[in-house]
Amino acid sequence: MDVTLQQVQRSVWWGWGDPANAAPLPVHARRMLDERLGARSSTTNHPPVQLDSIEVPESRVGDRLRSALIDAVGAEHLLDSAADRILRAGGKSYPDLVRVRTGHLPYVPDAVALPSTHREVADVVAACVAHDAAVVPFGGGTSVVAGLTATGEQRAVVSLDLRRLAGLIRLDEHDHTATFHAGTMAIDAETALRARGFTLGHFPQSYQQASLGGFVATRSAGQSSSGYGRIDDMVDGVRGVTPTGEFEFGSRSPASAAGPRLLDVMVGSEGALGVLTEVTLRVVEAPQVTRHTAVAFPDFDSAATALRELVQQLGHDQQPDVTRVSDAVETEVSLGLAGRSGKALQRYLAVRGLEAPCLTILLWHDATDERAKHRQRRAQQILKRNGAVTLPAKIARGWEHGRFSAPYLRDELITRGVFVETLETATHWSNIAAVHRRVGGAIADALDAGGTPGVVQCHISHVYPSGASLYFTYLAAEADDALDQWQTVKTAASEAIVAAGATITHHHAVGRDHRRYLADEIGEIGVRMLRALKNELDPGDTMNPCVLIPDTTSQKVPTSTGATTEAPS
Ligand SMILES: Cc1cc2nc3c(=O)[nH]c(=O)nc-3n(C[C@H](O)[C@H](O)[C@H](O)COP(=O)(O)OP(=O)(O)OC[C@H]3O[C@@H](n4cnc5c(N)ncnc54)[C@H](O)[C@@H]3O)c2cc1C
Repeated sequence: MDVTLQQVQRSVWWGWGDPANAAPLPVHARRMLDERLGARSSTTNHPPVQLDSIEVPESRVGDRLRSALIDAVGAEHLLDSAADRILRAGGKSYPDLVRVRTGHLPYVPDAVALPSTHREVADVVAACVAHDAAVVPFGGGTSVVAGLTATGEQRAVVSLDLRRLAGLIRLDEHDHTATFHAGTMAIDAETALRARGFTLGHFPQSYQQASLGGFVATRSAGQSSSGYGRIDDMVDGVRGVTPTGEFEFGSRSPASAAGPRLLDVMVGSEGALGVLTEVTLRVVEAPQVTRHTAVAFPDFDSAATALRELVQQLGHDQQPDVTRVSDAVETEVSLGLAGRSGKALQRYLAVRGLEAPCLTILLWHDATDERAKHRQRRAQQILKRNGAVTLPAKIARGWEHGRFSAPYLRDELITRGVFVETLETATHWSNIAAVHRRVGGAIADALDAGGTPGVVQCHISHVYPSGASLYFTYLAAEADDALDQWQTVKTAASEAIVAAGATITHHHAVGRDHRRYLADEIGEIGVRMLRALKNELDPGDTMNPCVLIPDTTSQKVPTSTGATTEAPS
């Protein structure tokens, strides 16, 4: 079964998707974690608390706001039960999950509005402006940067859940564009497109739970970004609502010189400037075949060189559509988790002289097998030149089949008392090795200093002619104060990213967690430009008030843990 078309129910309140889909962690994997982390994953058990035991504050929605919201969406689509509010109290980052699983929620929205049309969205926003409430747009709810929390707000906060604003509006098979309501879940969009022979080609790991509006609002990047581009490359137009007016940008022509591209202002705006209600995306004909390559490189540097040469020498239409290189630690952990077959592979690679191999997965999608094979052969020369050892293609097929299952594993690890988190950045090729070393080192040092030495692994999965992203995953035994442990490591890693001259986020967005580092990246004038946009479009600070834009008034920025820290001036 093609996993990109496999329907999955919306996430359980304490974790990911449908827990029935989770495969239990094998005993050998638990043993490995205990040995490597000093965790006690076989005995420690941290199940989520009971949903009805979580206390939520009384809703601050007053009678007048309530009646205006009911006018906007209808009484049956205005929810305020504790369960409905808890479900929208955050995204799916590690701290979000720790908080909800322990029942300690510093933020829950006061009500949930479920509009089904552009007009209803406009009416909800207008009601919140009129009655001084904040609005947090909620797509799939998979944010990992605290993009869905409005901690510290003194006003009522309305979660604007866009799940009813869903569906394909039109597919233009001639122009290869598709317009969707922004709340459409990615998997539903892909299913509708495939039925007509098209694909979006956008498959982030969160694909089974995320929405198209969320992708555009956060500038996401999918696993096939090498071939299809990131969501920014796919957006052709957006329609939406701000507190001071409605907008429609793009869609008129494939390109334009009519001033700055205002469409881009809304792409990555994270709900802080307005709500996207429709998105028009470029689509392509769905591929008929996929060819798979798995190789191992002797070290991360040769793997990175090979990727650079693939993208620079083969060009956009010839390079692989999926490109993924694990560093030596990630490879070792993956092979360890695979059990006997992983060990056998390790032995084989050692015989071939690869003591610390870097596993690499490449996928080619194409209209015919002949074309895909031709591209694959051209790449082989570059891979070989950089010392790649060819592995069975079934390893790449296995990765493809399990590509959306890691979030289930995360849930199980958390239940077993393991601290597991990811973060990402990007930089130019000339800086890749240094950022890999410095950021990985900062994470490892912070874990060591906290008395919970861990495993820090990394992969490259998005490549460009001038550079690539680096995606770190780290695991350790959970400390007594899990949120403090998370914050310490996150701060160390973020500071290392800034010091190394890389971007604070390649695809997870700014949210709350990264906004105090944004000024380092865009400068004081960049912050002023963002704030001017905010003041113009949302003078009452109604829209998602705690994300994206550094708080220049107080210099205090709350973080994911709910703590308040000094922002850089
Ligand atoms: C396990 C896991 C794996 C992930 N893998 C990837 C990955 O591979 N690549 C990647 O790029 N990201 C990844 N993410 C991050 C996340 O899935 C993306 O940021 C995604 O784009 C969010 O989409 P969503 O619909 O869930 O948005 P939400 O989480 O609901 O919202 C995200 C932000 O966008 C705003 N927003 C949502 N919809 C709208 C709208 N219609 N109008 C205005 N603002 C809106 C929200 O207010 C919020 O600020 C991952 C997350 C998890 C938990």
